[in-house]
Formats: sequence, structure tokens, C-alpha cells
Amino acid sequence: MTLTVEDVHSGYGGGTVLHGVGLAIPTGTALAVLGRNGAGKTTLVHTICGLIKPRAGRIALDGLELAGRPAHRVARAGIALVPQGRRVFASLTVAEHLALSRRRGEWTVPRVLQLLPRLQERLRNRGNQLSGGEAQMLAIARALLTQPKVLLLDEPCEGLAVDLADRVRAVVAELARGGLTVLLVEQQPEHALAVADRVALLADGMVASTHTAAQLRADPSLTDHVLSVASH
Ligand SMILES: Nc1ncnc2c1ncn2[C@@H]1O[C@H](COP(=O)(O)OP(=O)(O)OP(=O)(O)O)[C@@H](O)[C@H]1O
Repeated sequence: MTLTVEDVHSGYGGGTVLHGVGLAIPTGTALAVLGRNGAGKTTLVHTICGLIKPRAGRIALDGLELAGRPAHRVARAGIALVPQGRRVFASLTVAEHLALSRRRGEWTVPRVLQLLPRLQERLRNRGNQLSGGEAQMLAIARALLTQPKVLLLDEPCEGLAVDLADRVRAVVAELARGGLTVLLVEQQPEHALAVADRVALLADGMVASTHTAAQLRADPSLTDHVLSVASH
């Protein structure tokens, strides 16, 4: 399904963080949103999935308007979030996490374990016994078991060892190739390019520019003005 975000304004209390964000992610493609710390990336994904109510703007899934709907309604419409920091429960086992997330649909527990075989070996381990990479795999598995059409991933490779981060990115790229619509929040351009077809640069609460992966590979300096600390 195509996710469309138009002129979204959002923030906390008296402060506005997003000042008119616009994006469109066609079915089966992956868009990475790149931006510095505090640029508003998490605010954007939380606004899309209904955890923060936007002050203005439109958020639609294949034309179905979702802006302002509560998170459980947005989830039911087919948008799942893999949150920053994984958010797994310390005292629940992997098997219990999977059982709690499961909804009827094409993603079954055996299918997610096939995609993420490391979890198969950890089914009886509790959340606090998992490595960062395993917890990230579990966070992705949980999201898939809700049968999403759109997957939002907030810095999924943050804090992971290089080989595990590569594995997580490979899984996300495979999901997009399989037809999921993916929005990936990243801070490193090279990580975004490992997964995304297109990259949106977020600065000062707005999309400063959007580039194809090929354009960014050909001219890495395109990200300089939004990512370099010196320019601010
Ligand atoms: N719960 C909150 N209440 C008030 N302000 C917040 C809250 N969460 C974030 N902010 C502020 O909103 C701005 C954007 O934060 P956000 O977390 O969206 O940025 P980010 O791009 O995801 O950053 P990071 O890369 O550090 O995760 C920051 O100035 C931050 O301090």
C-alpha cells in the first residue's frame, strides 16, 4: 500500500517539531528518512503511527485517511512500528512475545522464525537475556506478526555490532522486495543506502530534499547540509 504524508505539523505541548512534512512511499518500496539528532525523525514515525496526534496535515494509506486516529486504529489499518530501542519486555520469553503479537494473516510464527532463524534458538530466553541484535530481530518479528502493509523502523541498527546490523538491513531490504512498504529512520547515509530506494533529508522539521539511492551514491555531498554539525 502507498503511504502518503502531506503537510504534517506535529510536536509536543507548546513546541512544534514538524513544520509541514510531506512524503510518499509507493507499495513495495523503501524510503529512508535521514537527519541529525533531534531533527524530528522519531516524532515523524510516532505521528504516522498515531502515538502523537498531528496538529495539521494528512496521513493516508491508499487514500484511507489516518491522521488523528488512535494508534490501535492505525495499526489495524496496516501500519506497524519497530520502535527505537526495541522495547522488548525483560521478563517475557521470545515465544511469549510472539504469541502476544500474533494476529491472523500471512505472517505466521513459523514464517517469521524462518526469516529470523536466530529467534528459533532463543524461544525460551527472556527479553533481558537477548543480545541487542536478537532483541532487534524480535522487535521486527513482533511487528510482522501484526500483518502490516507498512513497516516503520526507527534506527533499527543503532548500537548493533557491524555484522548484526548488516543482517538486520538485509532482512529489511528483503521485506521491501517482498512487497512491504518501508519507512526507515537512519542517521548514517551508507546505512540508509543499503536498504532504501529513496532517501528524504529531514532538517528543521521539514523534508529539505528527496533523492534516489543512485543520486546519493553518485554525490554523497548531497547530505552534507543536513547532517554536518558545522552547518548549524
Ligand atoms: N516527549 C517529548 N516532549 C517534548 N519534546 C520532545 C519529546 N520528544 C522529543 N522532543 C523534542 O522534539 C525534537 C525532535 O525529537 P525527535 O526524537 O523526533 O528527533 P530525532 O530526529 O528522532 O532524534 P534522534 O536521532 O536523537 O532519535 C527534539 O528537540 C526533542 O528534544
